[in-house]
Amino acid sequence: MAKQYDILCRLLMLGDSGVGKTCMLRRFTESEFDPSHISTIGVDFKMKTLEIDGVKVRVQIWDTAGQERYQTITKQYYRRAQGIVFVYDITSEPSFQHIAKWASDVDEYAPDKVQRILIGNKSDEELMRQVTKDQGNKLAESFGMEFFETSASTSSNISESFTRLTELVLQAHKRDVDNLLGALDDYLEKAALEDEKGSRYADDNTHKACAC
Ligand SMILES: Nc1nc2c(ncn2[C@@H]2O[C@H](COP(=O)(O)OP(=O)(O)OP(=O)(O)O)[C@@H](O)[C@H]2O)c(=O)[nH]1
Repeated sequence: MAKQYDILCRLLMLGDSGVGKTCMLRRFTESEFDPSHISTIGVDFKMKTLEIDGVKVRVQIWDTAGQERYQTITKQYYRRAQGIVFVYDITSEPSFQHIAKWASDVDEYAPDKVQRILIGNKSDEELMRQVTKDQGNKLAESFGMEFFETSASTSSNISESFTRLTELVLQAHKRDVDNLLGALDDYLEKAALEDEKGSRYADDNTHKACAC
């Protein structure tokens, strides 16, 4: 049977309420954009399979509620994340200012190896822009993160940013990935040999049956 995927990768989306986390996720996994804002309650997740350097990666993306009242619940998910997407809205200066708070929470609760990227969403709303691209770049640089401006509405940079974060996670866990793939290859090779042996045995039996 063909392998469905080789590796599971867990990403988490953080940022203020209304910055567009759910819309970005729907755009990435379902190629859809719904302009209504229904606040996420607690957490939700969606999956998508990517192929990176010949490795099939099942990406599980957790979408968290930006509202303050859900923070106790959402923080419980930080520990299991391998990659974090920090999102602000380029038309909202406060959402940009709050990234420092989200980042310090991650430092406190997430594993050391966690990979992070910064995203300024709603890049289609140029006339409403409050945060310049340069400000975004500088903030990302100060945290040692890569930076993207995206639009869930037009789909600009959505796939690129999620794929890049997945690549960073794979690079950070390269040794584990190689070990896992090695073990998987050994297993598949062994299974193929067993199959071959089995069919030879069946052939032998067939011949015997014919000879009688
Ligand atoms: N113009 C524009 N609007 C967007 C974009 N992404 C999201 N929106 C709008 O922003 C609003 C909030 O989007 P959501 O995805 O629900 O925001 P969220 O960050 O998930 O919010 P919480 O679940 O409350 O944390 C919705 O009305 C969307 O239509 C975008 O790229 N461009």
